[in-house]
Amino acid sequence: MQFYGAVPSHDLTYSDVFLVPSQSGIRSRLDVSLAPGDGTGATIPVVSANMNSVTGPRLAAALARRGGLGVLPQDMHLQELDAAIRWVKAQSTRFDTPFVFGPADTVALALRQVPPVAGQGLVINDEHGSYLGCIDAARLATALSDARLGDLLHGRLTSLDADDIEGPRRAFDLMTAAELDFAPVLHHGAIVGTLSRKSALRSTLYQPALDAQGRLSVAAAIGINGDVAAKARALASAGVDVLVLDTAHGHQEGMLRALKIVADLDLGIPIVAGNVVTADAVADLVGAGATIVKVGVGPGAMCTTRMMTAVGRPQFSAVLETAAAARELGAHVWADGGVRYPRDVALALAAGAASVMIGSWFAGTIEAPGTLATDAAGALYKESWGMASTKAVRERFDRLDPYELARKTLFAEGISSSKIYLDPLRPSLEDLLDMITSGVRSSFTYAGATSVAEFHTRSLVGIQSAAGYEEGKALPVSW
Ligand SMILES: NC(=O)C1=CN([C@@H]2O[C@H](COP(=O)(O)OP(=O)(O)OC[C@H]3O[C@@H](n4cnc5c(N)ncnc54)[C@H](OP(=O)(O)O)[C@@H]3O)[C@@H](O)[C@H]2O)C=CC1
Ligand SMILES: Nc1nc2c(ncn2[C@@H]2O[C@H](COP(=O)(O)O)[C@@H](O)[C@H]2O)c(=O)[nH]1
Ligand SMILES: [K+]
Repeated sequence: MQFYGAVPSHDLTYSDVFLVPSQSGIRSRLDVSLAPGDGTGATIPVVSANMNSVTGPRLAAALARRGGLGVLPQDMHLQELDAAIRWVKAQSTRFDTPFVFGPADTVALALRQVPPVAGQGLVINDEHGSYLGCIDAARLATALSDARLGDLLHGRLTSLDADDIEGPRRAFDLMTAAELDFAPVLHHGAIVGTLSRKSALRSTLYQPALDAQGRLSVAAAIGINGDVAAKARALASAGVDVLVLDTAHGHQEGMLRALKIVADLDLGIPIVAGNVVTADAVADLVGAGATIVKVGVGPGAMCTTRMMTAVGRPQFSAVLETAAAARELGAHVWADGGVRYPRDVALALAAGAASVMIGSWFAGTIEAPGTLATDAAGALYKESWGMASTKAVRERFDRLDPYELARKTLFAEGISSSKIYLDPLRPSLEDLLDMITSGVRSSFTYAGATSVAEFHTRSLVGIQSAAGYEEGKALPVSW
């Protein structure tokens, strides 16, 4: 990456900078590879944050199916993590994971999971797990909230037979011919997944992130305290593909100790450690065994660290410096936090990140762990909170005695409650991935780059005023 004009003497964040187009020989945005090349097997440079409100098994599976990587949070109990990893591994790599309900469940219950939008639907199984039928989610909009789902099953929705679908293009064509937005996929009468026309289309554009056995990939985080070796071994035996060691201040001896212990286990999987913002920290973490360094102190949407402590660093400069240091050492950087638009992902990659970690933005999606709520104006949202918030600290340390717990909660560095609204046009994670990857593919072609590595070297970055940033926004209402 090069600066367009003078190299700045102060630190910058994403809004401070822009990408300058340069001469390009690339004929199509589809001629671009977004694979991060960081040893994780991901095919798009998107990682979901290890936050309780962001990454659960469903979001991790949906993200891996499109080539990204979900990081399950360290606050899940080990048994729960084990079950979540195995669940992700059991999901289809070709078809969407169904939302399954029983015939006695009500419409109100279903609407807490699935909004009444095109392309979504419910699978109804009996108490033995046998398939009874399917309901297009749009149907929920006009049904009474106390109606039983079983009573909405008359007139079975057309299903697809897995044997008839030799490829995603075929699935798309079959659904278009049958005028279906959503369909269950059956194999010998058993449900193996669902498809929307959009998801069939996506399968022609994305490549899933897979492990050596062809199953969806998934990452998990652990903290730096307790028996880190036992936790790391347990996650590896459950099949985790990437291990993340995560603490607020990643450049501390406790982290280096924990990292060495995990690296010495030789688990044969990439080890990510963070969070840090300097080249010195990268050298120490890579020296202790990290192959990927997680970068970002204070940019997160739920994060109050900068206001509480003044500590952190504007994220674009933090990524630029640490990615250069990591590259020298044969390691990689994930840019973690502060991403609100596809442009931020493009800028993090331009600064040298292999992948970009997104939290709060993904908390407002159908696949995120929380239940859907509706505000007074009828807009759908999910709750989110910081992992260092009073709420998270209370839940994390719920087994401590009240005195110790009270001491811990004094040091909160995150907000405990926020509403993250679902984008009515993009309510699912996959809709956001479409938006991010199409934006970033286009960024690559403006820079004349066909790969993440080429984008690192070819990007030309300018510095803009607040007015320059404002000018870039669209104007939905006249001025
Ligand atoms: N990226 C960011 O800007 C930040 C992210 N977070 C996220 O919040 C979550 C919780 O993090 P964390 O607070 O580390 O988890 P914990 O509360 O589990 O703390 C882990 C350990 O680190 C110690 N610790 C915490 N902060 C510091 C510090 N500034 N200097 C030295 N030691 C420290 C704690 O000790 P003690 O409590 O006794 O001090 C504890 O022993 C993580 O997911 C983390 O990534 C949190 C803050 C900033
Ligand atoms: N200082 C804090 N940082 C937090 C907290 N919870 C999460 N995080 C960090 O934010 C990113 C995600 O950023 P986002 O802008 O995409 O939401 C996450 O990966 C953590 O590094 C917190 O309570 N305090
Ligand atoms: K912040």
